Amino acid sequence: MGRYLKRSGGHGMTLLEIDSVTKEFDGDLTVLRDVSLTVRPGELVWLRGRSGAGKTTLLSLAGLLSSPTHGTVRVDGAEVGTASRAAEVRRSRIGFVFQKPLFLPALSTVDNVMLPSPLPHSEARAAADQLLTRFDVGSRADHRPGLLSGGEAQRVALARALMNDPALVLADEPTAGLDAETAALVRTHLAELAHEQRAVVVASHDDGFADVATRSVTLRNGELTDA
Ligand SMILES: Nc1ncnc2c1ncn2[C@@H]1O[C@H](COP(=O)(O)OP(=O)(O)OP(=O)(O)O)[C@@H](O)[C@H]1O
Repeated sequence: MGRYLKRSGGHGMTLLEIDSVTKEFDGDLTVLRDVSLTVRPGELVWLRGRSGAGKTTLLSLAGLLSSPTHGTVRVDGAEVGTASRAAEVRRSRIGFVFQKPLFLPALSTVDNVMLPSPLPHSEARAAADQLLTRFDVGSRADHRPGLLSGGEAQRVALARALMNDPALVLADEPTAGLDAETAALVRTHLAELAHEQRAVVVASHDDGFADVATRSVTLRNGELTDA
């Protein structure tokens, strides 16, 4: 786990800065209205809101997967102007965890985890094995991902999200569909990532995040409010 605990704090630094963002679809559907959110290293922000409130839309803006109609999004202080710069920031600074992790079925589990790494093969393999062990799925490294249970798949997804040692981790419903015990484990793992001075944003209907989040925000009618 060593190298993942060495991240220096950068206290007070803003890792994610969403500033007065509006997101419209098709010119008429306004999903987000003048939304601002600042997340610092060490924070786990729990993003709440009813189905269709715009949580996934906000995460995709934070993850530089889409652009705001108005307003700005900065990750790690970087102004993300061009698509290629966004891709570079996404690859090097952001880890994603989704509700249903997608893996390449023809590759082994560990090869899926290594896929995003720019490291030489042997180093990437060592880092991937270390991460799989950290999340207690080391014994699944050489299995096909199609054979993983839901809880194992989500823990492999956590390993993959950490492969490039991201400063920002974005998770969309990471505990949905998991049994209570596995869901609690995933919440604990996400809290650890914040303790390592990463910035973590989790969109979830899971009230268990009340115990691990450093704060919560709620999307309602396109607007973001505290708690
Ligand atoms: N690409 C798109 N084009 C048009 N409308 C979209 C698009 N993406 C999302 N929407 C709409 O934006 C609204 C917010 O969707 P979003 O998926 O962000 O909600 P959510 O809060 O994540 O919901 P859930 O909790 O059900 O996952 C919905 O009304 C959805 O239909």
